[in-house]
Amino acid sequence: MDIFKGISLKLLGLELLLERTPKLRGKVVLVQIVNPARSTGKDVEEAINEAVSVAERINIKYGSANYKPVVLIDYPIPSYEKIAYYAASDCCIVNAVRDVSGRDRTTLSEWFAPCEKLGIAAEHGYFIRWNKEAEWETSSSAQDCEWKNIAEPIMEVYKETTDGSSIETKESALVWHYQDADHDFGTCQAKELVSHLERVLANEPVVVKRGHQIVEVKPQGVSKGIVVDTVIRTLINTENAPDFLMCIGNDRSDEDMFESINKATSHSVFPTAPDVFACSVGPKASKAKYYVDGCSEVIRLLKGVTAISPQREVISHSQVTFRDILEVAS
Ligand SMILES: O=P(O)(O)OC[C@H]1O[C@H](O[C@H]2O[C@H](CO)[C@@H](O)[C@H](O)[C@H]2O)[C@H](O)[C@@H](O)[C@@H]1O
Repeated sequence: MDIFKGISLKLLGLELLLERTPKLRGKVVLVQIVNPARSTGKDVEEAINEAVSVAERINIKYGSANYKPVVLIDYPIPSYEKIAYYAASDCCIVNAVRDVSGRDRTTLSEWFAPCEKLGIAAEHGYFIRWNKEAEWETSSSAQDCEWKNIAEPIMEVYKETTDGSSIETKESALVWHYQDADHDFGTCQAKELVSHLERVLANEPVVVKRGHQIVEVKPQGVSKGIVVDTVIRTLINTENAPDFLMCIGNDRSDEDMFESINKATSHSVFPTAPDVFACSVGPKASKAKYYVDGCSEVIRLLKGVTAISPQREVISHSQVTFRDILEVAS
């Protein structure tokens, strides 16, 4: 519970809905999970009292022996129980969804063209667009691309000597891909390329990183972790602090996001501690607490959180939690 969340306003919205749409009475239920208040004081106390009294009023006005339009959960419940609520609901109120990717902005704009409200961070956050209508914003501190003249000829040599490899030129970065090369040879070449590039680029404002079958040179001060930090701080500053944070990634570069989320949580930057589901794809060493087995599980997991599901199942903790959600969705 914090005073900026507008919980009472949400309840008043439900009251208006039930007042104007009688056919929804007996059908719509708002489950409001009120996280325990992290601060105390008159304002917080008033916010709690107001929410409780509005909820009671709605339940008296529109409820019956078998129907309670508002369920206020004002005590701590475990994360898996919250996930079960999200999974079982027809609709979750989500205040921000972001795609944070290493890919270029043209590709991402095309892929996500139908998603009007989706915020996108392209090229590891070098470009950010807050929704489809907004302009792309660029980190002005990282626009020196002279280093490409040093890095590109070296990557060319590795491309020529490694069958199946290729170079991708992005606006802010250069990437050597070896997905289609012999796996073992490609991996050896990648290690060698990293140390070669690190040596020659030591004085340039860039970093050399391994990713999934790639070696990438990108500007310093640009990472998915910094983007996640920016998004979290923006949400908090605009009084939209999240109470549920889900972050999923499969690439090494996604570890920066998990690290940022872990830091933000342990440094208590949120007004109310959110539930955090950091999830890597594939069982591997990761800063994420959870994992799913593959991309198809990610899709099912997202469906489990967002889709309509009439089933209400008892969901148990740990990795099984995700499996259970996936089953609820399937
Ligand atoms: O942050 P992501 O959305 O996971 O992007 C990371 C990199 O994605 C792309 O490379 C990956 O896909 C290629 C096939 O499309 C594959 O060949 C490669 O092995 C993968 O790493 C993209 O081309 C890179 O620029 C991104 O950094």
